Amino acid sequence: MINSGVDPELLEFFHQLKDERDEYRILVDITNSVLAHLDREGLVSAIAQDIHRFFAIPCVSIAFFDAETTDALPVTACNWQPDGHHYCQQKTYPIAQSVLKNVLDNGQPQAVALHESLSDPLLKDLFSARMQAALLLPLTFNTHAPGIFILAHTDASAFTPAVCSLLGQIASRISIAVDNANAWNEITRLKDSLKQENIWLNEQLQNVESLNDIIFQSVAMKNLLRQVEMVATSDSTVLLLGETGTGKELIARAIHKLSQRNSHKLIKMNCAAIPASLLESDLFGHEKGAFTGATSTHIGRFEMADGGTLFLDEIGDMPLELQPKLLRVLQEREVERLGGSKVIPVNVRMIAATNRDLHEMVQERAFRSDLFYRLNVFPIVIPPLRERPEDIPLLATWFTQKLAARMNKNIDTIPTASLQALCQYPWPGNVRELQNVIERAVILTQGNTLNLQLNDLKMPPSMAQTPRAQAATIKLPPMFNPQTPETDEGERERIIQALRETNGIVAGPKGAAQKLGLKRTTLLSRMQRLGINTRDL
Ligand SMILES: Nc1ncnc2c1ncn2[C@@H]1O[C@H](COP(=O)(O)OP(=O)(O)OP(=O)(O)O)[C@@H](O)[C@H]1O
Repeated sequence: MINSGVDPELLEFFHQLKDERDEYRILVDITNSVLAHLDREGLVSAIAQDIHRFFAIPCVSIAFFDAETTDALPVTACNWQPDGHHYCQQKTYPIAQSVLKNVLDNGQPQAVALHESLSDPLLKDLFSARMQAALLLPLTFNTHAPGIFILAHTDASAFTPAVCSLLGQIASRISIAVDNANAWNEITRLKDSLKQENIWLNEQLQNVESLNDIIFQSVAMKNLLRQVEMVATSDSTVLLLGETGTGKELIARAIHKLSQRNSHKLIKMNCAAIPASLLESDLFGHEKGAFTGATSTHIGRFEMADGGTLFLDEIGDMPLELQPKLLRVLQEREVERLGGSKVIPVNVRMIAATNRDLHEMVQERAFRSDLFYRLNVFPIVIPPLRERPEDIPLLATWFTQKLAARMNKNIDTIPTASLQALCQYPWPGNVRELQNVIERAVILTQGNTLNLQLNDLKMPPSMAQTPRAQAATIKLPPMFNPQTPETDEGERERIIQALRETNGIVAGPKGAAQKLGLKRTTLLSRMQRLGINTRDL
């Protein structure tokens, strides 16, 4: 008789083999998918997708340990929604007396039945997300614990011994990836703090260079520097007003150097150079996880300037929606980082500067009046160069000597005709433009007489009046005044012309900004305001 039945032992053996093959496949799949991810959110998302696929577990989180871990742990959680999508979020949980601490101390897995009366913040959150059971698995790599793997299910009986055993094996596979993600996070944090340190060092360097470099002989500048000396020793807010390139930043640095805060930092922030979306976190800082991409805590410039001076350049470009927050910090003298709940006291002296007409902006509701009055405690108006032509020969001589020395040239003469031309030119870009013109001349000089190209000093169409005729006003020249369509046109033409001559290059020694005597950021914001783009070239 032929026996048609299969040997039950053999069948059992086949089932066992199949189970082992399936488990092996799960482990290989998960190991492969974690390899590609260094960032925490990407890593948890990849693991959560596999865990959901193989076990239908809807909530997967990892608590990460790193150098910053002291009294709280960042937990990245991915949750599945009934519509089949999943979303990830990061939250920080206190360690003291928590289930996380238990797992950490015991180094053993812990299964928890979730219910309403639990007080642990993490378990409470899982219960609020309708989870019934949680499993916490310690992760270990070499001799340390890079984190805790946390799984939660809506079905209280989901974590069977077989599932727990397989999840345990998965935990040991992902430990190395979690350790790598911690290292990556630390590198990113150090890179950020080095960047901040670099900003400060650069600013200190410029500070040392420029303190004794304020060159003047006009009565207007003498009076102005007397005011600077007087206000420097107080702690009052100073508002520096003047056209672009008149030396507002130079004066801000002098105020800081002459103040009692000079052993602390002067931190500068150009409100026009940073996109509005980044300005808030740059100024006030943010906590880790405050928004997507906030991989580490970021100290804002207010905190960096603590004990010293904060110089807000181009304050007229501060977005309206940020102005109330700035006002609050100036009034309360404390900041709250984005995504943080702690109030941090800051002791900062404020200097703000702008080349825009803040009065007019207040009337047009483009600048808040309460902030304006807060800043306008001690306004200092720096006259444009055309209103103090007696400074021009001295400045020209100073820049010639300085730049010639830097280029290893020996230039000891400036032709009288050149000096006269310099004194007659209206200098819309003020001292910066003069400096650039001299730099070009020094480069072109071969002997010891400055070779100034008088063609460089073309009268801009919007500057057809004599310098003296404009000397009575401290307002921006008409070409920079957005209220005057005719002169806007002049400014537009001049910028387009410069861009054409530089083949559209804005920055650098051959760029249009240098040619026009403007900062790169100032030129870019002017181009934006005047609607200039590559089609116009
Ligand atoms: N009186 C001065 N003596 C020597 N150098 C000066 C003087 N005034 C300005 N400069 C130089 O001119 C350049 C422009 O000055 P600064 O950046 O301070 O102008 P600004 O008014 O802040 O310009 P912006 O409004 O475009 O920010 C700098 O290189 C500065 O060192």
